[in-house]
Amino acid sequence: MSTSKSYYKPLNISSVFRPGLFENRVAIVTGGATGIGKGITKELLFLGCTVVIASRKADRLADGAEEIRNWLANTGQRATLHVVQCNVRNEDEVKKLISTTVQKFGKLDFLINNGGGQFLSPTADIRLKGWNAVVETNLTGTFLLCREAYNQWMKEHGGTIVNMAMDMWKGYPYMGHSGAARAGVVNLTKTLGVEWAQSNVRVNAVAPGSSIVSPTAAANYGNVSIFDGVGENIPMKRTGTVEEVCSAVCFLLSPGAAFITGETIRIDGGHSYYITPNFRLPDSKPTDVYSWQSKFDADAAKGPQSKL
Ligand SMILES: CCC/C=C/C(=O)SCCNC(=O)CCNC(=O)[C@H](O)C(C)(C)COP(=O)([O-])OP(=O)([O-])OC[C@H]1O[C@@H](n2cnc3c(N)ncnc32)[C@H](O)[C@@H]1OP(=O)([O-])[O-]
Ligand SMILES: NC(=O)C1=CN([C@@H]2O[C@H](COP(=O)(O)OP(=O)(O)OC[C@H]3O[C@@H](n4cnc5c(N)ncnc54)[C@H](OP(=O)(O)O)[C@@H]3O)[C@@H](O)[C@H]2O)C=CC1
Repeated sequence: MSTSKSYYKPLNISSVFRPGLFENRVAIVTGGATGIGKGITKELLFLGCTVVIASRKADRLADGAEEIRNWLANTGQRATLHVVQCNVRNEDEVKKLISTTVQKFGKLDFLINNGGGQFLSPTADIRLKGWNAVVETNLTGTFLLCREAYNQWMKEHGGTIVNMAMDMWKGYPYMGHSGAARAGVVNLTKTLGVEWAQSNVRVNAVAPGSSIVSPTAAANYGNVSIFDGVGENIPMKRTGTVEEVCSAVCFLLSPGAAFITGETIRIDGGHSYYITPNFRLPDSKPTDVYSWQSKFDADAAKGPQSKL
């Protein structure tokens, strides 16, 4: 990995972490071809990491990989991106994802269980098949990947895992299946953090609010205006950016988080701690935004729109 001046070229990414931080590291990012996962993949590559992205749909993976490789070439960085098709609900495919990665790259340092999702529905209307699909994707898939990463590599060599939760702290109306599954992920994260500490494996999670402006997330709900007005009820008076999730993930993967395990970081502008209407905050301006397209300035705060 180069440590040349290329790091300092003007880019559409400007990680707050030091160049080369993840050189000689190998990561798996599930759902790494779209939305938040694509952002995490880009930041890891930018910091020198070898990244394997994995999800179900070959065309999505191919499109995402092409975009990421073109972007990487333009940055002047050299890092390796590899693609593996894998449904995290399929035990055999998960086993193969881990074994392929270890065989090809000789190790596995980081696992980011980002892939997941759900559909909107009143809980009373969810069919068992739909309930199982969502729980298997978000909770069982996370369990399978953690278990295989641990048993096939991390138990003997150490490693770091970051799981994906969501803003389900007060329940999750219309996403009851996913809320329950992510609450399970938070609990599993605590358990594994304790059980695997002896192997030098740290397990943490991030919990983005329902406010991270990801184009694919909006498209999934068939409504690009799904994020409209969301910022009004958030103490920081704005939605969040994909980059604000990526940097939390990179921190948890970094040596700076060496004494943190079993933890879930909320990335929600204080939303999950805000109880309305008992006490309503006075109107205020949006807070400063962190994104790769704009610096920390007031203009950016008016409309964070991730292009990731
Ligand atoms: C908004 C801000 C917050 C954002 C948060 C995010 O997470 S953003 C990230 C957002 N990104 C994502 O969410 C992406 C990932 N999400 C997905 O791929 C799907 O939502 C999945 C998790 C259900 C997996 O799907 P799959 O490929 O295994 O499944 P399948 O299609 O074969 O369905 C299986 C069963 O589920 C049921 N069912 C499914 N859809 C609906 C519905 N609309 N309505 C009702 N029910 C529905 C149905 O029972 C169906 O079987 P049936 O009865 O028809 O025979
Ligand atoms: N955006 C937001 O506001 C929030 C998002 N989240 C969570 O963050 C994560 C990323 O979301 P976001 O980037 O916004 O949305 P996306 O829809 O872009 O991301 C979902 C990703 O997960 C992959 N995926 C879904 N199911 C599976 C599966 N069974 N096996 C492997 N991969 C799978 C998809 O790829 P493919 O279709 O190819 O399988 C896709 O790349 C998700 O877990 C999401 O639920 C949590 C809170 C808020």
